[in-house]
Amino acid sequence: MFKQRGLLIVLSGPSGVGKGTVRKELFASPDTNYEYSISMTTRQPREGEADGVDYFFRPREVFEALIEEGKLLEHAEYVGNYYGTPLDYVNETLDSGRDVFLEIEVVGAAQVREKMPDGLFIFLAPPSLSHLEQRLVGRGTEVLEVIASRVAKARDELEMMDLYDYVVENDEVTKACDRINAIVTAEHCRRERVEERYLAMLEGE
Ligand SMILES: Nc1nc2c(ncn2[C@@H]2O[C@H](COP(=O)(O)OP(=O)(O)O)[C@@H](O)[C@H]2O)c(=O)[nH]1
Ligand SMILES: Nc1ncnc2c1ncn2[C@@H]1O[C@H](COP(=O)(O)OP(=O)(O)O)[C@@H](O)[C@H]1O
Repeated sequence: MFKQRGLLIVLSGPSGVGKGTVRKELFASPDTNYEYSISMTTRQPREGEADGVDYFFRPREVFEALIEEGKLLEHAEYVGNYYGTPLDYVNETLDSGRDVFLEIEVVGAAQVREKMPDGLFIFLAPPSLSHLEQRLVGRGTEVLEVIASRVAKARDELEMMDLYDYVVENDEVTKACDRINAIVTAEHCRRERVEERYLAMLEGE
C-alpha cells in the first residue's frame, strides 16, 4: 500500500486559462519540488522553443507508433496536433519517490484519472468566461474565429470541473501558484497521516 511513491499532480483547465503561465511561474521558483513531465507533440516548435525542453517534438508517425506500443500515459488531439505524456518518465520518477507535475488539457487529464486515480487533480478556472476570452485575445496567438470556438469549447470544458479534486481560480498568477502549492502540501500531510494511522494499527495487532 505505502511504497513511498511520489505524488502525481495534474494541472488542467480550458485553453487560455493560464495553465502554461502558472506552470512556468511554479517552476521558476527554487522551492518547487515537483518534476515537470515534458510532453510529446506533433506540432511545430515555436520560435525560442527547444526539443527536450519545452516538448519532445516528433513526427506524427513516431507519435502514432508510441500510442500503439502503449508508451504514452495519455494523449489527445488538440487543434490538429497530438499531445501526450511519456509513460516511462512518469513511472520511473514516481517510483523514485519524487512528485511529477503534468500540465495537460482536459481530455488527457480524464484519461490519467482513469489510469492513475490516486493522483491529485487540479482544475484551473478563469474568474469568468469573459476573462478567458480577454486572455485568448491578449495572447494574440489565434485569430478571432478560433478564439470564439475556443471560448465555446471552454463551456464544455468547464463542466468537467467536478471530475477534479480541487478547483483553483487563476485570478492572479502568483495567487494561483500559492494555492496550488498549499494544496500539494496539504495532500502530502494527509497521506502521511493516513500512513501513520495504518502503521499504528498494524503495530497494535
Ligand atoms: N493531453 C495533453 N495535453 C497537453 C500535453 N502537453 C500540453 N498539453 C496541452 O495542449 C494544449 C496546447 O499546448 P500548446 O501547443 O503548447 O499551446 P498553448 O499552451 O495553448 O500555448 C495546452 O492546453 C496544453 O496544456 C500533453 O502531454 N497531453
Ligand atoms: N492570472 C492571469 N491574469 C491575467 N492574464 C493571465 C493570467 N494567467 C495567464 N494570463 C494570460 O492569459 C493568456 C493565456 O495563458 P496561457 O498560459 O497561454 O494559457 P493556457 O496554457 O491555459 O492555454 C496569456 O497571454 C497569459 O499571459
